[in-house]
Amino acid sequence: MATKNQNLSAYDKNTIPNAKDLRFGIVVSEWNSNITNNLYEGALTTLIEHGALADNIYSWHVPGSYELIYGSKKMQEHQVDAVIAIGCVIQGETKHFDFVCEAVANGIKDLNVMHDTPVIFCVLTDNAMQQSIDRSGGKHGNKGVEAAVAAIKMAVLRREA
Ligand SMILES: Nc1c(NC[C@H](O)[C@H](O)[C@H](O)CO)[nH]c(=O)[nH]c1=O
Ligand SMILES: CC(=O)[C@@H](O)COP(=O)(O)O
Repeated sequence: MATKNQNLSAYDKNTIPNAKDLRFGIVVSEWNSNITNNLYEGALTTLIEHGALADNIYSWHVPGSYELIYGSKKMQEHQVDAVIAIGCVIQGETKHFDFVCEAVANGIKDLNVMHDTPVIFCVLTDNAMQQSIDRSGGKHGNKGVEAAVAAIKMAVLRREA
């Protein structure tokens, strides 16, 4: 089901484990910061809503989505239970969009494979700014909320697996 037909912020709050004992890292791209700041606020608010302590949430900023790979790798070294990588890549005039999106998706996938700390892919890859607005607190919800829920679930799975 495409995002167009669902809300990224809609979930059953009663199904989410308490996050009070969990530590999270959030790495945020500065490109399209009007969007990534909203994604970050959505993720941060959701983690705290489900019991995470502010002192247990570590946030870093990186220049662009491509740097989310390195930033997330370094965050994995900081004894966190899950990392959320936040970015917004928007199609420009050239093929650079394709290369950045593929590199970031594959790089974060590789981090999940090579290391034992889950990295959540909270990177919008949109055709235009309006699509990003719609998915960062607009009509389709906030992907940062979705990412925080995934981070809590994966952190718990990591501890229990
Ligand atoms: N065009 C976008 C970029 N481009 C920058 C790259 O992510 C990277 O920082 C640069 O190539 C230097 O390594 N980044 C985004 O996050 N969003 C874009 O739309
Ligand atoms: C994803 C990008 O790097 C892109 O927004 C840059 O724009 P352009 O392709 O016009 O250089």
